[in-house]
Amino acid sequence: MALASGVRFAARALLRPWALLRGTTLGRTEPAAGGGGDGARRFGSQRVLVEPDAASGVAVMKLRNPPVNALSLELLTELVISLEKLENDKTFRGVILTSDCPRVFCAGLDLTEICGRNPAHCAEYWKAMQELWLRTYLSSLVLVAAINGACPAGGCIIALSCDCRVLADNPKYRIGLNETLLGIIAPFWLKDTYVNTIGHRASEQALQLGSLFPPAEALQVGLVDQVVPEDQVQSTALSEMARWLAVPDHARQLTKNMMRKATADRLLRQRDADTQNFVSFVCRDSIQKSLQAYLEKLRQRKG
Ligand SMILES: CCCCCCCCCCCCC/C=C/C(=O)SCCNC(=O)CCNC(=O)[C@H](O)C(C)(C)COP(=O)(O)OP(=O)(O)OC[C@H]1O[C@@H](n2cnc3c(N)ncnc32)[C@H](O)[C@@H]1OP(=O)(O)O
Repeated sequence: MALASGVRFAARALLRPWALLRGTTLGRTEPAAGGGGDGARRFGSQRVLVEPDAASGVAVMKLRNPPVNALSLELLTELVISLEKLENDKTFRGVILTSDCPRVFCAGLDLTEICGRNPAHCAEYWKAMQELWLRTYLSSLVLVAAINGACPAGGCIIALSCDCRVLADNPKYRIGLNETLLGIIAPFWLKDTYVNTIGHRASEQALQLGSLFPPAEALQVGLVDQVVPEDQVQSTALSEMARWLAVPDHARQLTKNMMRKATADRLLRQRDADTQNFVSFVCRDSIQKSLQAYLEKLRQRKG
């Protein structure tokens, strides 16, 4: 079902004006620096770099939407399309998701996509966010998040949608759902993803407080699976990948589906209502004021 909806989304994306992605070159393939054969060819788009290794069946997917990998509409769309491309290529069994931007894995929703925008734009944006979550959460591939930077809110959700998370041991790289601190509320499917990962009580506390966990605490609460020195994030993600790929695909995929389907179905059943809730909530004057104030604070705070 997710695959079908992903295909529909990609097709829709290619037909709709925003899907022209303002200068994106989707599907571009180029040799990796110093690379030679097929396994070293990389492809991707303006904001997502894919480095496939056909020999191992693993691709590294890098978010590169500087300065902080905020989830713009374009980035969301390019992520969905890149993931779909890998899913449709039977060469690949696993993807390591990481950041190409220094110090930040992903800053979450691009607040400029929902501040001062009209309801139609906010709806379109939210549908793209839903699509990325559905696509990652139900992916048949093994997804390992190599978290090499700060990982708040929507960034955390992308990481939680993966099967496994490796976080760099740097106190500045905090992870969690901090929505309440912006005066907004995590929708039910973000909450469900959190609860499925760290349990009900820990989620209740962390969601209300908008907690952003430093690495040791993130490990303790179960938000990430490993914390390692920064220069070992990639190699540890590869070792984790090998562990997951040692399991026969069909058994692992059916088990993943069994564990996650009910959570995804809950959103699929009420996707339109969820979009309407989001739009009417973020378009309120009071919410717009809080978001504007938060953005202003971010712009003034440097370093
Ligand atoms: C009853 C009703 C029910 C309704 C139910 C529905 C409600 C639904 C509500 C919606 C819920 C959605 C769930 C998801 C939410 C989100 O993801 S919100 C986004 C949250 N993100 C953050 O809080 C992160 C903010 N950013 C930072 O903390 C830092 O930037 C950083 C990531 C730690 C990096 O720090 P640093 O390297 O020091 O960079 P900065 O100098 O701070 O930033 C550089 C420039 O980037 C801009 N920027 C940062 N984050 C964002 C962002 N998220 N969106 C847009 N822009 C961002 C920042 O302003 C800087 O800009 P310039 O000053 O212009 O350079």
